[in-house]
Amino acid sequence: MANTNVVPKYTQLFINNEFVDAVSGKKFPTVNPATGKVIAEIAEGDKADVDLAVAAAKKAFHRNSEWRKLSPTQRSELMLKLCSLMERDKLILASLETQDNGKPLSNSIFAVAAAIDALKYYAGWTDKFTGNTIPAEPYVAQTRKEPIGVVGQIIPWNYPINMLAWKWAPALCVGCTIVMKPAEQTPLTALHAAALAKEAGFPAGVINVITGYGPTAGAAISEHHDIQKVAFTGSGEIGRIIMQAAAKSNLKRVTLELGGKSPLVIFEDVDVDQAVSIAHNAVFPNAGQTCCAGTRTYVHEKIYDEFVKKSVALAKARKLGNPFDATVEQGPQIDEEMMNKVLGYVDIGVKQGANLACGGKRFGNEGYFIEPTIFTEVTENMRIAQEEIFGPVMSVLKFSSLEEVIDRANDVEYGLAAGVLTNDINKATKFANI
Ligand SMILES: NC(=O)C1=CN([C@@H]2O[C@H](COP(=O)(O)OP(=O)(O)OC[C@H]3O[C@@H](n4cnc5c(N)ncnc54)[C@H](OP(=O)(O)O)[C@@H]3O)[C@@H](O)[C@H]2O)C=CC1
Ligand SMILES: CCCCCC/C=C/C(=O)O
Repeated sequence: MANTNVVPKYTQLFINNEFVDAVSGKKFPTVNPATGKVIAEIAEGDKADVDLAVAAAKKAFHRNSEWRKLSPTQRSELMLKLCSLMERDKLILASLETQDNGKPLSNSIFAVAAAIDALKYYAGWTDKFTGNTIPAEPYVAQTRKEPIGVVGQIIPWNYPINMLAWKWAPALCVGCTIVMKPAEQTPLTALHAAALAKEAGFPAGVINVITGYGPTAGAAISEHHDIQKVAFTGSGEIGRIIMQAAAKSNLKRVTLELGGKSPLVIFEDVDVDQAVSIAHNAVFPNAGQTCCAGTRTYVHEKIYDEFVKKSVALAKARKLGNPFDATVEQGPQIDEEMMNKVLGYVDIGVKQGANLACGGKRFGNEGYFIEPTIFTEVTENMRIAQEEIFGPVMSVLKFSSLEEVIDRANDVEYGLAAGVLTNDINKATKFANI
């Protein structure tokens, strides 16, 4: 079992394979959301540090650099070596993740394993990128895929080590170099992973990690003229800012993975107990802080009452508390601000006429926990049915026909994910295709 008291070894910026203080000398606290206590003081990078990191990453990408001269197989070997070191340190990484993010330790152990799997997957792709030969008579045209250069990566706090792996792995696979900014709330696993990358043998400058705040360090990345691409996961609001910054600077490429308000539609032919369990697990894991959570639970009128009764019982039985306790299923929200934002949505739901079937309150008085919450009698005109709450809140809506629920499920600004539960393959296919 992981040592619950792992003390973070790395708290500085990681630039050019060295841990260094921020140019400004500033630091910021990273807080354990289960206790509200400071875990460590972390270097607060800003534009000056991003400039240094980008210069290192640019140098590492130079055509004559050690990194560029590696064959695809050698890049793969480095990635696999990093995987072995993450495997060696998996309990350290998991402990740091749980301290920083608050998710139960078993979830963090699973998350580290999933991050390693993602890196391994991309390690297998390094030598499989081919171009095309295009008949363009009397000529023959050829395309060739090349690494784009220095990539900026800005990630959120909900799955820190996974977000890191999902962004590092494809970039390293094709031979790019990286300047990453982790979320201010969860810098610890990124810094530990950076140390492992150095130990694995990645050349200096290939991976750089700038801890700090979005409007300073994050903005410096998205505005930078020597960054060729920025990959971002987080809110739609910041996604828009990043796209604008990319357009105003050097028209760098942008990929955005943003929020959601995903429907889970449950038809009357299902096993209700199974549906209750699936719907519960579509919302409550990670304290509801998942972009693709199925938070709009559409239930057919014939099973609605039974579904609600059983869902409320399951939600009430969910165990909250110290995420290092192996019996705990749900940790805290990421910080006080998010806790208050979620509680604010509970108030809005009540004021707009939804029925608060269970939960809705802060749990305990230490840390930032919220009771698993279920609203019933929800309708699409309510804000809790339209806006991403990012907390342990399920909204249950009643429906009576396939045609009706397709329109209602699509009646939202977001379009990230959707789920359907039925034993009728025709219904499932029709729903999925529209
Ligand atoms: N799709 C997803 O997986 C996620 C969605 N969200 C949604 O976003 C909401 C708010 O969460 P929040 O943490 O504030 O998410 P943000 O979108 O603000 O943060 C995500 C990342 O972007 C950085 N950032 C913030 N401002 C800028 C900027 N101006 N330029 C560049 N980077 C910036 C953040 O830095 P910093 O750490 O300093 O804030 C963080 O690293 C949540 O309630 C949820 O609805 C949140 C997290 C993940
Ligand atoms: C440990 C793997 C968890 C996968 C969760 C996917 C969610 C992504 C997101 O919220 O952006």
